[in-house]
Amino acid sequence: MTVPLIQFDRVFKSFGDNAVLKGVDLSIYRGEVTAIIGKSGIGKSVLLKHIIGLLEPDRGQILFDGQALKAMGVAQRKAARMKFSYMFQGTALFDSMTVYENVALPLKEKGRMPFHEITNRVRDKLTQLDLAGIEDKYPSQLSGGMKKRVAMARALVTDPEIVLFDEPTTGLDPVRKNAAHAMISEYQKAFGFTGVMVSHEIPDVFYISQRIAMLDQGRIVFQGSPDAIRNSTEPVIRQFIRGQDPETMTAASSQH
Ligand SMILES: Nc1ncnc2c1ncn2[C@@H]1O[C@H](COP(=O)(O)OP(=O)(O)OP(=O)(O)O)[C@@H](O)[C@H]1O
Repeated sequence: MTVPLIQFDRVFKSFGDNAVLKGVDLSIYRGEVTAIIGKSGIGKSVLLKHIIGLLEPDRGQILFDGQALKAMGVAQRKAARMKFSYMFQGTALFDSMTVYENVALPLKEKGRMPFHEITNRVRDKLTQLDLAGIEDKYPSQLSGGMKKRVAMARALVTDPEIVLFDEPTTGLDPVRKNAAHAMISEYQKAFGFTGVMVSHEIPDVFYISQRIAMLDQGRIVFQGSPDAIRNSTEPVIRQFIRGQDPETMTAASSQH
């Protein structure tokens, strides 16, 4: 059986008396895009932050390639983290840096890349994201949607193995939202990266994900393919993805 690249093994996390994760079991496989869906405030960002170690579980563990993150030595953890890139809510661009400098930063941090290659890579990413010509602007001069796309360019500029996206398309207009989804999809085909994406874009996200995981009441209540979730008969899932009241649906179907 394939070992998941990232695995949550009965993970619990509370903040004071707010129990957010209550035994999360989740498997994320190499080369797939996994979409994490669920109601607002249910704990999707909290789950994502556990993957990169911004939060630690109270109980349970997270395995990376079959090995517990907390059992790894400092160097091994660092090597594992080097494979990650992430794009979180609130784009976290550096206001004192230009767009070019923001996007180039991860390449400079990696070290030993010739100047002209950095320039080419940054230009390529900005062009792909419809941002050519704004290299010298500062984040404060950009619209919210533009900032989001700059953040995406920065997350992808190193061609990372694993990318975590927290609502990458929220606030984008429909055309740019589709473009951002298409780009994630094209990247996956080109580089086979592993993506974990928190998203409210249902059903759009089903078209670019191989696996969907739904978080509800502190647990993963569904994990499987987009087709499987579309065909699920579980009322809580149907209600969420179709926005329909299961009682109304049952009443309607019994009339036929
Ligand atoms: N660092 C923290 N300290 C205290 N509480 C926190 C912290 N981070 C998250 N929470 C709480 O955890 C819960 C889940 O928050 P989270 O941001 O993960 O939800 P979400 O599902 O991503 O929501 P949304 O879809 O609206 O972005 C909320 O009640 C939030 O207040």
